[in-house]
Amino acid sequence: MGLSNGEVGATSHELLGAQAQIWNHMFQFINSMALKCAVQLGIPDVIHNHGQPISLSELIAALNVHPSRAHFVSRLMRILVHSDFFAQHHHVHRGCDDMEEEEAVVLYSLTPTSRLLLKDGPSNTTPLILMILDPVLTTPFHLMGAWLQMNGGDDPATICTPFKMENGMPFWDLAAQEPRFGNLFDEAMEADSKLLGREVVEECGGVFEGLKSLVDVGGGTGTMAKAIANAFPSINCIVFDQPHVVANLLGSTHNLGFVGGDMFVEIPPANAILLKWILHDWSDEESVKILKKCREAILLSKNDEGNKKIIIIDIVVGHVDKKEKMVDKKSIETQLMFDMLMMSTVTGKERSESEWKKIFLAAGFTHYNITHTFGFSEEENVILKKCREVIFLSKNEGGNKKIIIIDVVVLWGMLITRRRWWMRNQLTPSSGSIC
Ligand SMILES: C[S@@+](CC[C@H](N)C(=O)[O-])C[C@H]1O[C@@H](n2cnc3c(N)ncnc32)[C@H](O)[C@@H]1O
Ligand SMILES: O=c1cc(-c2ccc(O)cc2)oc2c(O)c(O)ccc12
Repeated sequence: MGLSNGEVGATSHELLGAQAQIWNHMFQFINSMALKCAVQLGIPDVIHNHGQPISLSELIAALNVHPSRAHFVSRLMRILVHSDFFAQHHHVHRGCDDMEEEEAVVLYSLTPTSRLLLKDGPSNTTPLILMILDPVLTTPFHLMGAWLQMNGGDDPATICTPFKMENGMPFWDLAAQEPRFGNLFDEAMEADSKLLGREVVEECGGVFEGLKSLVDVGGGTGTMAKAIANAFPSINCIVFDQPHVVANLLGSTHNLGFVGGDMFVEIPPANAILLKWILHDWSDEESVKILKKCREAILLSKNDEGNKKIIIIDIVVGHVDKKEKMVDKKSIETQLMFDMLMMSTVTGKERSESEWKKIFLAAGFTHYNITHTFGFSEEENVILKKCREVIFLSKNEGGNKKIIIIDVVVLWGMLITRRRWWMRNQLTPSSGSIC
């Protein structure tokens, strides 16, 4: 039906559809906050500890909810069930007496996604949720418009981010100076590394074979390096991070140590450098500087087998699955949200393959190979894992120098439960090279 209000071309059906999209978009933060609330109340743990599907009254009794607010819990649960964080069942309760009325009781249980929110679970992502949804990170997003209209200048040393506008200092300075935020960030990254450490060692273990030494640059409190050191006792692993991050940390095994320093100045020599969630924090110019320091570090190291490489765990934006010839929309959206997070908080960005290639070349490398893993695509509502590898080889150094980029996107739980099936049935590695 045409419109009488002068809008050209849009039917009222289209108009209402457009409005529905706007509503859905503008309310998205409510999904995030409902999730944060569930995590703060510890709802997943309460359901898990109950040992069987839990009724609303049992849930309310177990939560520290004020009795005057108890009736709101079912509304919180309703939206979380809708988002597949919890499953809802109806149990018909029959009294023993035929005369008693039947009563339908709502029961809640965990889903694969909420299993990732269990505090004592092997893959607890709660710290990530609490970090990403902390006001320190969410408030700068309100300044994005004003920030875009400001003169940014040309000097990278004085670069301002919405985060700096709000907090008066860059991200890494606040993490160093404010223990509450610093710990929140470290715990979030530890949670991420706990999950990824196991995955990388199990699924990409070949990458570490033949190495004698590895430095995890910007390795935080060492969770990832610990996983590698435990799985490969013959690799001497060093966690290299800012001095305040590694102060007082001790290696738990003979082959793990901690070194404080600045990756823009000097990186300890090793056969392999690991950069997990590092280069996306920095601009192209800064990333090239870091990669050059990494190159110096691997060139200085000794290894008779010539097995030297740089291993990057980061996002590759817009990966097109060659077999399915499609880009998964939800996956891309997550990558682009990560990119906005980098734009708001630090000087970095998420990069497409061609953007990665550019900085690899600028840093003096000539080959690469990417393994796309931990990404997801939606197919019959099942989240699947994809794998592809890109290795960067530096020909003119003679050795076998590789950069592996592992595409990492969220929804870890689904990936884990489905991974082996996918690996067995679908894995078709492909590689790119730029000699
Ligand atoms: C996003 S976190 C990644 C931590 C870890 N790689 C992980 O994935 O869990 C970035 C890390 O880089 C470290 N970092 C920042 N600037 C640094 C510098 N100039 N030299 C060494 N490390 C630095 C931070 O302290 C932080 O631990
Ligand atoms: O460098 C990062 C990385 C993250 C991050 C990594 C893995 C996840 O599963 C979630 C988040 O988050 C960051 C962040 O929130 C920030 O403000 C700066 C840097 C990073």
